Amino acid sequence: MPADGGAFYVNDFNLSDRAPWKKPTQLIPVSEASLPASAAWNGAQMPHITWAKPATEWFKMAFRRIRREVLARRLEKMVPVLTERGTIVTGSPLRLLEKVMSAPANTWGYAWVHGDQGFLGATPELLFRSQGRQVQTMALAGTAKPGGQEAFMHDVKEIEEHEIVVRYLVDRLSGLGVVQRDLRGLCQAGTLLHFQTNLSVQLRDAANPDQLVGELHPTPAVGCLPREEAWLEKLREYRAQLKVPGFFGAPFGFVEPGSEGICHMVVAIRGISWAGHQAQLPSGCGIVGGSAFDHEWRELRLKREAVVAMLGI
Ligand SMILES: C=C(O[C@H]1C=CC=C(C(=O)O)[C@@H]1O)C(=O)O
Repeated sequence: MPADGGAFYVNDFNLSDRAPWKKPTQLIPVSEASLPASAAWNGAQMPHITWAKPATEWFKMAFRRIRREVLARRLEKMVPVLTERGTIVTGSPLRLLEKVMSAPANTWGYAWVHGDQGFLGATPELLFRSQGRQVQTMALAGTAKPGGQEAFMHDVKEIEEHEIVVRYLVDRLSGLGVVQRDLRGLCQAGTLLHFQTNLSVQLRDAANPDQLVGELHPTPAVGCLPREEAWLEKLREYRAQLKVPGFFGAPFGFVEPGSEGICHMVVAIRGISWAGHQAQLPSGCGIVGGSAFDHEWRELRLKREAVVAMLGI
């Protein structure tokens, strides 16, 4: 990480880029109002994308296999990802930066554009925010049906799915310092409602953002528990088989300019990616013992619909 900050952390889910810090030669802060002038759209219009209905077969197979491992108590949780594919018929995805700049409350906008490829979105999930030895993070997992808030608050399966992530974070962070866990709360992000638990830790020894990424990513909100190499390998296999875009679930961050080292690292979900005219819209769902296929299939759709509504695509 550059010592004087002012750099972005961009990587894929498998952290395959060994040089993930990208320091622009020029860093220009933009606001919603100044974006059109800085972005030089060159007359580009909002994109029109036609989406193809995703096929169930491969996902269903992954779902069944994961559930079998969970019921056999070899695995506690895993998050497979389904990707809807589309064609950008007219317009440019660059224009969606406007939507990212006006992302809903309780989300962080993120975007990375390189030539005719890129990804962008607005995520409700923070991997960590760090300054010196002070680190804040959150468990974000468990999703309510629209209008189902009352039932959600007492939904044993959703609570279990969430608490698995909390337990994981407390475990990992306890090795680094004294952890404070807040009470389980709610997070309304756009059209979706989740459980959210904030956690913070005062590090015993200094750790830079790269070390914190290595320590925390992937959390079981997008990965698996136990987070052992054999299960991570299985997860990577499912992701490859299901052709999940690399950005999905990956850490994406920014370290502020200056020597303070204030770093914001989010988990890149609720977004799209594109290469040329091909667009991808992924969503994931946590599989635990109580998961049923139809319920999860619907949750995956709700998550993608939230992205479609937010980006107006
Ligand atoms: C993996 C996603 O969401 C994560 C974040 C919040 C709730 C989640 C859930 O209830 O499964 C997921 O862990 C996604 O939006 O694709």
